[in-house]
Amino acid sequence: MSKLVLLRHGESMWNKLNLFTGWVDVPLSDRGIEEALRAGELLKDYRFDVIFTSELIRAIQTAMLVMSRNRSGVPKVIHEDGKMKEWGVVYGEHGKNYVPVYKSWHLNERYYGKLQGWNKDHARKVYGEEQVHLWRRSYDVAPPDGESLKDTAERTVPYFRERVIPELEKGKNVLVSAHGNSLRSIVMHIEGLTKEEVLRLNIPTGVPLVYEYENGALRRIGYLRKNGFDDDLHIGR
Ligand SMILES: O=C(O)[C@@H](CO)OP(=O)(O)O
Repeated sequence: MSKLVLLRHGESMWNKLNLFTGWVDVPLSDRGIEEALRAGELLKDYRFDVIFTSELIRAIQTAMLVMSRNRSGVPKVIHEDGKMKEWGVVYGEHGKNYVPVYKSWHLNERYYGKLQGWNKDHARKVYGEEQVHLWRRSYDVAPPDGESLKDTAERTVPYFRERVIPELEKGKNVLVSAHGNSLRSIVMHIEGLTKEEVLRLNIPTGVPLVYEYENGALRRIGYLRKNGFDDDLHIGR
């Protein structure tokens, strides 16, 4: 049986400022760093064999901070093209003790288009509460020049199926460090959520969501918190 851990990055500097972020590459805030380290503490006895992150620094930082508390091995970013692929190879004994980290834009946050950099309260004043809620949480309403959750799923779900699932099938434990909406699209797929349900799905920052994979199926264990597992997705099913 293998494990899948989905982790939304810790609070970013723009989460803190309440700005639409999307693909803007901002780092973690101090609180975000603490959240990632806390997640690392909770996961310190997990063995991770493979890590997937987006190309955005907040998700990469989160994965690295988790691994700073973990003894699975040294995380090593795998470059899939160019000189780094050729020259970055680990030879000999050390090769046994690394955990490959694959970065891909497929796991990036939903692209927020013209809203990127806007304050969320300001957007509510200009466009109204309801419209902004639809842009943020609905399945198929895209923000101006941005991606709807459906558009996001069109790149996250195939990547999840083609890159993540095969590792679980091989019996490997996998950490996926990504974003609020890119993870919502993946959880929607895993759990078979309806459009109405995904509207109410919010994934908290820095709280590992754990699944077990067996006989081709993923089973939710739940959010891993200090006092144990919380197996509720909190969408009122
Ligand atoms: O700004 C963003 O990119 C996302 C994630 O923080 O925000 P929202 O929760 O509004 O989808």
